[in-house]
Amino acid sequence: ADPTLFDQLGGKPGIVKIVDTLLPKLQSDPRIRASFDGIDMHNLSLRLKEQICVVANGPCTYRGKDMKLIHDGLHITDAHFNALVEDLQDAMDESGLSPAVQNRLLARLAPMHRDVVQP
Ligand code: HEM
Repeated sequence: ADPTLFDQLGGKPGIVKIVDTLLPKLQSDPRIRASFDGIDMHNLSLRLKEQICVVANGPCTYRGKDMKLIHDGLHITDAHFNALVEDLQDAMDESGLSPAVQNRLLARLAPMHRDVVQP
């Protein structure tokens, strides 16, 4: 059998847990928390869950805005991007996901770097 990444992440409940663990980390991480001041975190939570589900080939639809447009003007640097990835790894560790599964998700998010970190 060849499990989809969606299954390996634990399906929708697994993705919900990852994102619910991640968002408080982003809001308390001194490297990036300022970016999330005044942001609608409930919306961000829903959109991030949809997006991770979609990139993991799960049965979801992303209903958020275009990634380039939403991150435009936020002045996100490589250091910010890497901080978010570290927080995501910590969240996935707390869900007990293996490094192989974690890397599979990170590899699918990596191409978004060009839309998030803009010149
Ligand atoms: C692979 C990395 C990332 C992914 C997959 C991602 C994904 C998303 C998604 C799905 C949204 C919601 C779009 C919507 O509301 O329609 C969003 C919004 C946002 N992201 Fe990211 N993001 C990433 C990296 C970052 C980084 C590194 C930062 C800053 C440190 C950041 C800051 C924000 C902020 C502040 C918003 C809210 C913007 C607003 O509501 O006006 N993101 N992101």
